[in-house]
Amino acid sequence: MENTLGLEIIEVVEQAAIASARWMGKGEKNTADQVAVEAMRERMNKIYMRGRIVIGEGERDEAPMLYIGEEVGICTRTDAKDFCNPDELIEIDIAVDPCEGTNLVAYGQNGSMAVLAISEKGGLFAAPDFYMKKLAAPAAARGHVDINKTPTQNLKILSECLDRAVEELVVVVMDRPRHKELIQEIRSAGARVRLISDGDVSAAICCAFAGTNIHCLMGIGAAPEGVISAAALRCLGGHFQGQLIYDPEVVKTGLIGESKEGNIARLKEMGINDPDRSYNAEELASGNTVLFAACGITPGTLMEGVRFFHGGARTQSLVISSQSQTARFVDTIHMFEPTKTLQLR
Ligand SMILES: O=C(COP(=O)(O)O)[C@@H](O)[C@H](O)[C@H](O)[C@H](O)COP(=O)(O)O
Ligand SMILES: [Mn+2]
Ligand SMILES: [Mn+2]
Repeated sequence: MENTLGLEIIEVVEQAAIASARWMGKGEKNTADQVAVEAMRERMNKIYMRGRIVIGEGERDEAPMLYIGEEVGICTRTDAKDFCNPDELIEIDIAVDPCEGTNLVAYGQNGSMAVLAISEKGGLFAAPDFYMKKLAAPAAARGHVDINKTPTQNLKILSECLDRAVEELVVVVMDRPRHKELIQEIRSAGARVRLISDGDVSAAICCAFAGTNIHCLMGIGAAPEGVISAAALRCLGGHFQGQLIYDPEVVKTGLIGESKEGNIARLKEMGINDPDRSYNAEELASGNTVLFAACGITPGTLMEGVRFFHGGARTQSLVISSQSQTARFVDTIHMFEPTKTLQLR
Protein backbone atom coordinates (compact mmCIF):
# COMPACT_ATOMS: atom_id res chain seq x y z
CA MET A 1 0.00 0.00 0.00
CA GLU A 2 2.80 2.38 0.92
CA ASN A 3 4.63 1.80 -2.36
CA THR A 4 1.60 2.38 -4.52
CA LEU A 5 -0.17 5.09 -2.52
CA GLY A 6 2.56 6.80 -0.49
CA LEU A 7 3.44 9.54 -2.95
CA GLU A 8 -0.17 9.90 -4.09
CA ILE A 9 -1.46 10.71 -0.63
CA ILE A 10 1.27 13.28 -0.11
CA GLU A 11 0.00 15.07 -3.21
CA VAL A 12 -3.58 14.81 -1.96
CA VAL A 13 -2.81 16.66 1.27
CA GLU A 14 -0.45 19.09 -0.50
CA GLN A 15 -3.16 20.11 -2.98
CA ALA A 16 -5.73 20.58 -0.23
CA ALA A 17 -3.28 22.64 1.85
CA ILE A 18 -2.31 24.89 -1.08
CA ALA A 19 -5.97 25.52 -1.98
CA SER A 20 -6.89 26.36 1.60
CA ALA A 21 -3.80 28.50 2.21
CA ARG A 22 -4.95 30.90 -0.52
CA TRP A 23 -7.76 31.78 1.90
CA MET A 24 -5.49 32.17 4.91
CA GLY A 25 -6.33 35.24 6.95
CA LYS A 26 -9.40 36.17 4.89
CA GLY A 27 -11.87 35.52 7.69
CA GLU A 28 -13.87 33.06 5.57
CA LYS A 29 -13.67 29.67 7.24
CA ASN A 30 -16.26 27.99 5.02
CA THR A 31 -14.43 28.92 1.83
CA ALA A 32 -11.07 27.84 3.28
CA ASP A 33 -12.69 24.50 4.06
CA GLN A 34 -14.64 24.12 0.81
CA VAL A 35 -11.65 24.67 -1.48
CA ALA A 36 -9.60 22.16 0.53
CA VAL A 37 -12.37 19.59 0.17
CA GLU A 38 -12.63 20.18 -3.58
CA ALA A 39 -8.87 19.97 -4.11
CA MET A 40 -8.61 16.80 -2.04
CA ARG A 41 -11.43 15.14 -3.90
CA GLU A 42 -10.09 16.11 -7.32
CA ARG A 43 -6.62 14.72 -6.57
CA MET A 44 -7.99 11.54 -4.95
CA ASN A 45 -10.02 10.81 -8.04
CA LYS A 46 -6.82 10.66 -10.09
CA ILE A 47 -5.43 7.76 -8.06
CA TYR A 48 -5.63 4.18 -9.31
CA MET A 49 -7.44 2.84 -6.25
CA ARG A 50 -10.81 1.73 -4.93
CA GLY A 51 -11.29 4.12 -2.05
CA ARG A 52 -14.24 4.75 0.27
CA ILE A 53 -14.58 7.68 2.65
CA VAL A 54 -15.32 6.41 6.18
CA ILE A 55 -14.69 9.71 7.94
CA GLY A 56 -15.44 12.81 5.92
CA GLU A 57 -17.51 15.91 5.74
CA GLY A 58 -20.68 14.34 7.16
CA GLU A 59 -23.59 12.48 5.60
CA ARG A 60 -24.33 12.68 1.88
CA ASP A 61 -27.32 15.04 2.32
CA GLU A 62 -25.36 17.61 4.32
CA ALA A 63 -22.04 17.43 2.48
CA PRO A 64 -21.88 17.54 -1.30
CA MET A 65 -18.31 16.25 -1.34
CA LEU A 66 -16.21 13.69 0.48
CA TYR A 67 -19.27 12.50 2.35
CA ILE A 68 -19.20 9.29 4.36
CA GLY A 69 -19.60 6.40 1.95
CA GLU A 70 -18.42 8.33 -1.10
CA GLU A 71 -16.26 6.24 -3.40
CA VAL A 72 -13.07 7.84 -4.64
CA GLY A 73 -10.34 6.79 -7.04
CA ILE A 74 -10.27 6.00 -10.75
CA CYS A 75 -11.08 2.37 -10.12
CA THR A 76 -14.45 3.17 -8.54
CA ARG A 77 -15.74 4.87 -11.70
CA THR A 78 -18.46 3.16 -13.72
CA ASP A 79 -16.01 2.96 -16.66
CA ALA A 80 -13.20 1.68 -14.36
CA LYS A 81 -12.59 -1.38 -16.53
CA ASP A 82 -11.20 0.90 -19.26
CA PHE A 83 -8.43 2.06 -16.89
CA CYS A 84 -7.66 -0.76 -14.49
CA ASN A 85 -8.74 -4.14 -13.23
CA PRO A 86 -10.68 -3.22 -10.09
CA ASP A 87 -10.69 -6.84 -8.95
CA GLU A 88 -6.94 -6.77 -8.57
CA LEU A 89 -6.97 -3.77 -6.24
CA ILE A 90 -7.68 -4.00 -2.54
CA GLU A 91 -10.40 -1.75 -1.19
CA ILE A 92 -9.12 1.20 0.80
CA ASP A 93 -10.90 3.02 3.64
CA ILE A 94 -10.07 6.70 4.01
CA ALA A 95 -10.54 9.19 6.86
CA VAL A 96 -10.15 12.81 5.80
CA ASP A 97 -10.11 16.26 7.31
CA PRO A 98 -9.18 18.46 4.33
CA CYS A 99 -8.93 21.54 6.53
CA GLU A 100 -8.26 20.65 10.16
CA GLY A 101 -8.52 23.99 11.94
CA THR A 102 -10.71 26.04 9.62
CA ASN A 103 -10.80 28.90 12.14
CA LEU A 104 -7.01 28.86 12.32
CA VAL A 105 -6.80 29.29 8.54
CA ALA A 106 -9.49 31.96 8.42
CA TYR A 107 -7.77 34.03 11.11
CA GLY A 108 -4.18 33.36 10.05
CA GLN A 109 -3.27 31.42 13.17
CA ASN A 110 -0.82 28.56 13.61
CA GLY A 111 -1.58 24.85 13.61
CA SER A 112 -3.92 24.08 10.68
CA MET A 113 -3.32 21.25 8.26
CA ALA A 114 -4.84 19.08 5.55
CA VAL A 115 -4.89 15.53 6.84
CA LEU A 116 -5.95 11.99 6.01
CA ALA A 117 -5.43 8.41 7.11
CA ILE A 118 -5.89 5.27 5.02
CA SER A 119 -6.07 1.56 5.68
CA GLU A 120 -7.49 -1.52 4.03
CA LYS A 121 -11.30 -1.93 4.20
CA GLY A 122 -12.50 -2.05 7.82
CA GLY A 123 -9.16 -0.84 9.17
CA LEU A 124 -10.42 2.49 10.53
CA PHE A 125 -13.16 2.98 13.13
CA ALA A 126 -16.09 4.71 11.42
CA ALA A 127 -16.62 7.17 14.26
CA PRO A 128 -19.97 8.94 14.42
CA ASP A 129 -20.01 12.71 14.22
CA PHE A 130 -19.84 12.87 18.03
CA TYR A 131 -17.32 14.17 20.50
CA MET A 132 -14.51 12.14 22.02
CA LYS A 133 -12.59 12.34 25.26
CA LYS A 134 -8.94 11.90 24.30
CA LEU A 135 -5.67 11.01 25.95
CA ALA A 136 -2.46 11.16 23.93
CA ALA A 137 1.06 10.68 25.25
CA PRO A 138 4.56 9.64 24.08
CA ALA A 139 5.53 6.03 23.33
CA ALA A 140 7.28 5.70 26.71
CA ALA A 141 3.90 6.09 28.43
CA ARG A 142 1.95 3.77 26.12
CA GLY A 143 -0.22 1.41 28.13
CA HIS A 144 0.80 3.06 31.41
CA VAL A 145 -1.37 6.16 31.33
CA ASP A 146 -5.07 5.36 31.10
CA ILE A 147 -8.08 7.47 30.12
CA ASN A 148 -10.02 5.88 32.99
CA LYS A 149 -7.57 7.21 35.56
CA THR A 150 -7.74 10.78 36.88
CA PRO A 151 -5.61 13.51 35.26
CA THR A 152 -3.60 13.70 38.51
CA GLN A 153 -2.85 9.97 38.40
CA ASN A 154 -1.92 10.11 34.71
CA LEU A 155 0.43 13.05 35.24
CA LYS A 156 2.26 11.14 37.98
CA ILE A 157 2.57 8.07 35.71
CA LEU A 158 3.70 10.25 32.81
CA SER A 159 6.34 11.93 34.94
CA GLU A 160 7.73 8.50 35.90
CA CYS A 161 7.66 7.20 32.32
CA LEU A 162 9.41 10.30 30.97
CA ASP A 163 11.73 10.64 33.96
CA ARG A 164 10.82 14.28 34.52
CA ALA A 165 9.00 16.14 37.25
CA VAL A 166 5.28 16.81 36.86
CA GLU A 167 6.22 20.52 36.81
CA GLU A 168 8.22 19.82 33.65
CA LEU A 169 5.21 18.42 31.79
CA VAL A 170 3.13 20.43 29.31
CA VAL A 171 -0.44 19.31 28.67
CA VAL A 172 -2.43 20.59 25.71
CA VAL A 173 -6.11 21.20 26.36
CA MET A 174 -8.69 22.78 24.07
CA ASP A 175 -9.82 26.12 25.45
CA ARG A 176 -13.47 25.27 26.08
CA PRO A 177 -15.85 25.83 29.05
CA ARG A 178 -16.20 22.05 29.42
CA HIS A 179 -12.53 21.82 30.43
CA LYS A 180 -12.68 24.25 33.38
CA GLU A 181 -12.26 21.53 36.05
CA LEU A 182 -9.76 19.58 33.96
CA ILE A 183 -7.51 22.63 33.60
CA GLN A 184 -7.77 23.34 37.33
CA GLU A 185 -6.81 19.77 38.18
CA ILE A 186 -3.82 19.70 35.81
CA ARG A 187 -2.54 22.95 37.29
CA SER A 188 -3.09 21.77 40.86
CA ALA A 189 -1.13 18.61 40.08
CA GLY A 190 1.78 20.88 39.14
CA ALA A 191 1.85 20.50 35.35
CA ARG A 192 1.60 23.36 32.89
CA VAL A 193 -1.30 23.79 30.47
CA ARG A 194 -1.09 24.93 26.88
CA LEU A 195 -4.53 26.05 25.76
CA ILE A 196 -5.40 25.78 22.07
CA SER A 197 -8.41 27.26 20.34
CA ASP A 198 -8.57 24.53 17.65
CA GLY A 199 -6.55 21.75 16.08
CA ASP A 200 -6.27 18.82 18.46
CA VAL A 201 -4.99 16.41 15.77
CA SER A 202 -1.72 18.30 15.57
CA ALA A 203 -1.51 18.46 19.38
CA ALA A 204 -2.04 14.69 19.69
CA ILE A 205 0.72 13.93 17.18
CA CYS A 206 3.10 16.39 18.85
CA CYS A 207 2.98 14.14 21.95
CA ALA A 208 4.82 11.42 20.03
CA PHE A 209 7.77 13.69 19.16
CA ALA A 210 10.30 14.77 21.78
CA GLY A 211 11.31 18.38 21.22
CA THR A 212 7.80 19.70 20.67
CA ASN A 213 7.52 20.51 24.39
CA ILE A 214 4.10 18.88 24.37
CA HIS A 215 3.86 15.77 26.52
CA CYS A 216 0.17 15.05 26.72
CA LEU A 217 -3.21 15.88 25.23
CA MET A 218 -6.24 15.69 27.51
CA GLY A 219 -9.87 16.65 27.07
CA ILE A 220 -12.77 16.47 24.67
CA GLY A 221 -12.61 17.21 20.92
CA ALA A 222 -14.31 15.78 17.88
CA ALA A 223 -14.53 12.00 17.40
CA PRO A 224 -13.56 11.90 13.68
CA GLU A 225 -10.38 13.83 14.52
CA GLY A 226 -9.79 11.27 17.27
CA VAL A 227 -9.65 8.43 14.76
CA ILE A 228 -7.25 10.36 12.51
CA SER A 229 -5.03 11.12 15.53
CA ALA A 230 -5.17 7.46 16.57
CA ALA A 231 -3.99 6.38 13.11
CA ALA A 232 -0.90 8.58 13.41
CA LEU A 233 -0.18 7.62 17.02
CA ARG A 234 -0.57 3.93 16.25
CA CYS A 235 2.05 4.17 13.47
CA LEU A 236 4.35 6.15 15.77
CA GLY A 237 3.96 3.75 18.69
CA GLY A 238 2.56 6.51 20.89
CA HIS A 239 -0.31 6.31 23.34
CA PHE A 240 -3.82 7.25 22.25
CA GLN A 241 -7.16 6.46 23.82
CA GLY A 242 -10.59 7.79 22.99
CA GLN A 243 -14.02 7.52 24.57
CA LEU A 244 -17.13 8.72 22.76
CA ILE A 245 -18.97 11.57 24.45
CA TYR A 246 -22.69 11.56 23.73
CA ASP A 247 -24.08 13.85 26.43
CA PRO A 248 -24.65 17.46 25.23
CA GLU A 249 -24.46 18.59 28.88
CA VAL A 250 -20.84 17.43 29.03
CA VAL A 251 -19.83 18.97 25.71
CA LYS A 252 -21.36 22.39 26.43
CA THR A 253 -20.43 23.71 22.94
CA GLY A 254 -21.21 22.39 19.50
CA LEU A 255 -23.91 20.24 18.01
CA ILE A 256 -24.25 16.73 19.26
CA GLY A 257 -27.74 15.49 18.53
CA GLU A 258 -30.84 16.36 20.52
CA SER A 259 -30.44 14.48 23.77
CA LYS A 260 -28.23 12.04 25.61
CA GLU A 261 -30.88 9.33 25.25
CA GLY A 262 -31.30 10.04 21.51
CA ASN A 263 -27.56 9.82 21.02
CA ILE A 264 -27.30 6.50 22.87
CA ALA A 265 -30.05 5.16 20.60
CA ARG A 266 -28.16 6.42 17.53
CA LEU A 267 -24.99 4.69 18.71
CA LYS A 268 -26.95 1.45 19.22
CA GLU A 269 -28.19 1.66 15.63
CA MET A 270 -24.55 1.87 14.57
CA GLY A 271 -23.76 -1.28 16.54
CA ILE A 272 -22.12 0.52 19.47
CA ASN A 273 -23.84 -1.09 22.46
CA ASP A 274 -21.40 0.09 25.11
CA PRO A 275 -21.30 3.86 24.61
CA ASP A 276 -18.83 4.32 27.49
CA ARG A 277 -16.20 1.98 26.13
CA SER A 278 -12.72 3.40 25.71
CA TYR A 279 -10.78 2.52 22.59
CA ASN A 280 -7.03 2.49 22.14
CA ALA A 281 -5.10 3.47 19.02
CA GLU A 282 -4.92 -0.12 17.76
CA GLU A 283 -8.71 -0.40 18.00
CA LEU A 284 -9.45 2.93 16.33
CA ALA A 285 -6.94 2.22 13.55
CA SER A 286 -6.92 -1.56 13.50
CA GLY A 287 -5.90 -2.29 9.90
CA ASN A 288 -2.84 -4.36 9.03
CA THR A 289 -1.47 -1.36 7.22
CA VAL A 290 -2.15 2.22 8.21
CA LEU A 291 -0.84 5.26 6.37
CA PHE A 292 -1.17 8.84 7.57
CA ALA A 293 -0.41 12.07 5.71
CA ALA A 294 -0.69 15.73 6.70
CA CYS A 295 0.42 18.96 5.09
CA GLY A 296 0.70 22.24 6.99
CA ILE A 297 -1.66 24.99 5.85
CA THR A 298 -0.52 27.59 8.39
CA PRO A 299 2.79 27.10 10.25
CA GLY A 300 2.75 24.68 13.14
CA THR A 301 4.93 22.82 15.60
CA LEU A 302 5.21 19.82 13.29
CA MET A 303 5.28 21.42 9.85
CA GLU A 304 5.76 24.70 8.06
CA GLY A 305 2.70 26.23 6.46
CA VAL A 306 2.28 26.84 2.72
CA ARG A 307 4.62 29.55 1.46
CA PHE A 308 3.72 31.11 -1.90
CA PHE A 309 6.30 32.72 -4.18
CA HIS A 310 6.19 34.01 -7.75
CA GLY A 311 4.85 31.12 -9.85
CA GLY A 312 4.86 28.51 -7.13
CA ALA A 313 4.62 27.41 -3.54
CA ARG A 314 6.53 25.39 -1.01
CA THR A 315 4.88 22.90 1.32
CA GLN A 316 5.92 20.66 4.16
CA SER A 317 4.18 17.37 4.87
CA LEU A 318 4.44 14.48 7.27
CA VAL A 319 3.80 10.94 6.07
CA ILE A 320 3.72 8.14 8.62
CA SER A 321 3.59 4.46 7.73
CA SER A 322 2.96 1.40 9.86
CA GLN A 323 4.38 -0.68 7.00
CA SER A 324 7.87 0.78 6.75
CA GLN A 325 7.80 2.15 10.32
CA THR A 326 8.75 5.59 9.06
CA ALA A 327 7.78 9.18 9.73
CA ARG A 328 8.89 11.18 6.69
CA PHE A 329 8.96 14.95 6.55
CA VAL A 330 8.51 15.89 2.90
CA ASP A 331 9.48 19.30 1.64
CA THR A 332 8.06 20.13 -1.80
CA ILE A 333 8.43 22.97 -4.27
CA HIS A 334 5.38 23.27 -6.51
CA MET A 335 5.93 25.03 -9.83
CA PHE A 336 2.63 26.38 -11.13
CA GLU A 337 4.24 28.20 -14.07
CA PRO A 338 7.81 28.95 -15.25
CA THR A 339 9.32 30.60 -12.20
CA LYS A 340 11.84 33.42 -12.02
CA THR A 341 13.62 31.86 -9.06
CA LEU A 342 13.27 28.72 -6.98
CA GLN A 343 13.46 29.36 -3.31
CA LEU A 344 15.83 26.94 -1.56
CA ARG A 345 14.46 27.70 1.92
O1 LIG B 1 -10.41 22.29 16.27
C1 LIG B 1 -10.95 21.49 15.58
C2 LIG B 1 -11.77 21.97 14.47
O2 LIG B 1 -11.76 21.12 13.31
P1 LIG B 1 -12.37 21.66 11.92
O3 LIG B 1 -13.81 21.84 12.10
O4 LIG B 1 -12.03 20.53 11.00
O5 LIG B 1 -11.66 22.91 11.57
C3 LIG B 1 -10.77 20.04 15.90
O6 LIG B 1 -9.41 19.81 16.10
C4 LIG B 1 -11.48 19.60 17.20
O7 LIG B 1 -11.22 18.25 17.46
C5 LIG B 1 -12.98 19.60 17.19
O8 LIG B 1 -13.51 19.68 15.92
C6 LIG B 1 -13.59 20.55 18.17
O9 LIG B 1 -13.22 20.33 19.50
C7 LIG B 1 -15.09 20.45 18.15
O10 LIG B 1 -15.55 21.71 18.16
P2 LIG B 1 -15.98 22.51 19.51
O11 LIG B 1 -17.42 22.23 19.73
O12 LIG B 1 -15.73 23.94 19.17
O13 LIG B 1 -15.12 22.04 20.62
MN1 LIG C 1 -11.07 19.09 12.10
MN1 LIG D 1 -12.12 20.27 8.91
